[in-house]
Amino acid sequence: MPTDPAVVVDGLVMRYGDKVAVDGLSLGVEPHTITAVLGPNGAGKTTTLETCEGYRRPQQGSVRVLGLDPVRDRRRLLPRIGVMLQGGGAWGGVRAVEMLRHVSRLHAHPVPVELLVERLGLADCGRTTYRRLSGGQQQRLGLAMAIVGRPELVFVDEPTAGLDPAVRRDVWELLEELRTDGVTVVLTTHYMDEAERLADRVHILDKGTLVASGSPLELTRGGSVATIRLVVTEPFPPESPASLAVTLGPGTEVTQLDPVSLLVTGPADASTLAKVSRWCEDNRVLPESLTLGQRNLEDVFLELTTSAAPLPVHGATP
Ligand SMILES: Nc1ncnc2c1ncn2[C@@H]1O[C@H](COP(=O)(O)OP(=O)(O)OP(=O)(O)O)[C@@H](O)[C@H]1O
Repeated sequence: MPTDPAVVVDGLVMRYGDKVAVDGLSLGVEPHTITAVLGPNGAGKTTTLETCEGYRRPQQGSVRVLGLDPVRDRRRLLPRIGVMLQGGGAWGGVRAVEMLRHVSRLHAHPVPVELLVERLGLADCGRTTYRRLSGGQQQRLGLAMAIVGRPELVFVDEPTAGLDPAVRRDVWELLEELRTDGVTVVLTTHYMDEAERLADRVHILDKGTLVASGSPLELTRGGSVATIRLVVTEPFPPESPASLAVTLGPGTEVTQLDPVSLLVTGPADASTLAKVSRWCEDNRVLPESLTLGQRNLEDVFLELTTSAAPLPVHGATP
């Protein structure tokens, strides 16, 4: 039997003055999954999440969360969702564990505070006031506050920003456990490895619109697309992608990922590798690395979005 989506965003438009932050966005989130909302800075991720959380009213279009209107049905929705805001959401002068205890008392069946403190490595800083916690500790406390009430759905905005690699992995495991327990997780992240590892489904936003949706495997075509990645020491001249594409001939596509990186998709074999190397020599370009690999989520993201305008530039041959 088909289940109702946990979140439905339909034709959402959000503006700040003249600035259109979300531009007719429609997307869905399946229950009991981890969904990652990706996009470059300013793509509209936080605005969309804040609208789903009921902090902003849709200016056009609609949003439903667990079948409810996040603004009109706020009282019914709040006990069922958890929210981890970018930038904490705790009072500066309150001690970490006190803050968590306070939030836990707002819920009928909270997770024991000691368990979360232990699990998120907050024991050492439990008596420290929020404003004196390190950025990583504030992040972890924010996550603890979001999940202490055993929500059905949790929104987490950049949950591992600024965390060290070991704590990042702990947070990943925790989010995976939440999914195993049937919780729906919606997260934003700038880390493509995080999305690739955690997400069942990825929505990529750019300039307030949806540019791609799918599982990481679907978006990368199962890693079956061979690539050659050329990284150079000095930024490429603007004509480089087109020039390299002409050199490589039909069947290859050249995409500029950032000022010093080009991605070649197509037949990634010894002959193509030799041609790329010769092109570098002919164009007096010094490679820092030239590697064969598979197209990953970061490649797809950089191809589809405009984070470092005017990139990406495509130089495709017919
Ligand atoms: N309170 C605000 N007032 C005016 N403009 C805003 C406000 N909040 C966001 N914006 C603008 O709206 C656009 C979308 O911002 P938003 O924070 O939703 O993007 P984002 O994808 O979450 O970005 P980031 O990855 O940097 O957090 C940006 O251009 C931003 O400058």
